[in-house]
Parts: sequence; C-alpha cells; structure tokens
Amino acid sequence: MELFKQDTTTNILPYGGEVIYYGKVLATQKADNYLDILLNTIEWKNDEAVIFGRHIITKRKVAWYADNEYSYTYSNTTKHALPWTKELLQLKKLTEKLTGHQFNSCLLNLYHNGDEGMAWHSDDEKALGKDTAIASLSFGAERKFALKHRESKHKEEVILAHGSLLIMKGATQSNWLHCLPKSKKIKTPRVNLTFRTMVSNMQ
Ligand SMILES: O=C(O)CCC(=O)C(=O)O
Ligand SMILES: [Fe+2]
Repeated sequence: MELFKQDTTTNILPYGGEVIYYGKVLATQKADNYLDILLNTIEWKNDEAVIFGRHIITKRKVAWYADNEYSYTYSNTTKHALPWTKELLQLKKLTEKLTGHQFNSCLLNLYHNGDEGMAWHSDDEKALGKDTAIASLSFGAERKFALKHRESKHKEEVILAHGSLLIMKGATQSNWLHCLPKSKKIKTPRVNLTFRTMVSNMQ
C-alpha cells in the first residue's frame, strides 16, 4: 500500500533545484553518541585557507576528510585531506544508502554556539563539478538553514534537527544560495557534515 508510505522525497524548493529534508535519520541516543565522538576525534582547526573556494577565517572550526589523494593548494600551502575515521565512514555509508548518491569527501563544520554561522554562499566550485549532490548530516543544536533564489530572492527555511539528513541536488547550487543564520538563543554546539563529490584533484 503506497497510501501510507512516508513521503521523504518532498522538494522544499518551489523551482530551480532540489532540496530534500529527510528529518531525523538517527535515533536520539545514536546521534548523541556520534556528536560526542565527532567532537572528540575530528581534527578540528580554526582555519585560514580556501577550502572549496571559500576563504575561511572564522571562530567556527572546520575539518576535511576524503577518500585518498585529494589535496588543495592555496597561497603556496597545500592542504591534504585526512583519511576517513571509522565513524565518518559509517555515516558516509548511511548517507549513501538513504540518498542513493555516492560521495568521496566530507567538509565538516563545528559551530560552538549561535554566535557562529555561515554567510550566504553556494557550493559551486570547480573541484565539485557542476550541480553535484551535497548531503548534509546535522548533530547537536537545532539550527535554521535558509535558502534564497539568486534572482527572485524567494526564501525557504528548514530547521535541521539532531541526527537529521538534508540533500541539495539538481540545479540548486547554480540557482540558490544557502546560509546558516546566527542566533543569540543558541548556547550549545552543532556539528555538520557535508558529503561531497570532488571531480578533480586540485594541485
Ligand atoms: O552547517 C550547515 O548546515 C551548512 C554548511 C554549508 O553550507 C557548507 O559547509 O558549505
Ligand atoms: Fe554550503
């Protein structure tokens, strides 16, 4: 019976791309456990560099993990991707199973509290290829995720729950910007994993 099947394929964008919010894909206890492990085992860094085309000098911490040989050069320094941890590989597999897309790298963000966020941008760098799918897993504090159409300025918002999954695909990165707004009310950390597919080794 299809009638009662939960609809996990609803596009939250009205046009020009596809963003699917799956809601919570991990039970709270499991998500709590992953949050704890990610906070303690990921090599978090306050970075000043360009990762996927963005200049990063923030309070927010970042980390970059990938399949193997990927590196990224900027201002004569070469960034090497770290090899997958056990838990990142588990989460990558889960994400691939649920979305039906394959990924070879993951950019992680740690927002210590609501004073940290991410400005409007799109992930449309060359190294990612045109309109590739980007899957986003969230752990910790619930935060608002906003999307804005480049031309019409139409806005959509979704609250990303602890242990939840979202995917951006199709023409989303070409037509829409996204951001993680700051919020004074939020006092606890959030960890976000964005699984991506790199198409070239930027040397
Ligand atoms: O933290 C988020 O949910 C968004 C992260 C993001 O947009 C990015 O890393 O490019
Ligand atoms: Fe992004």
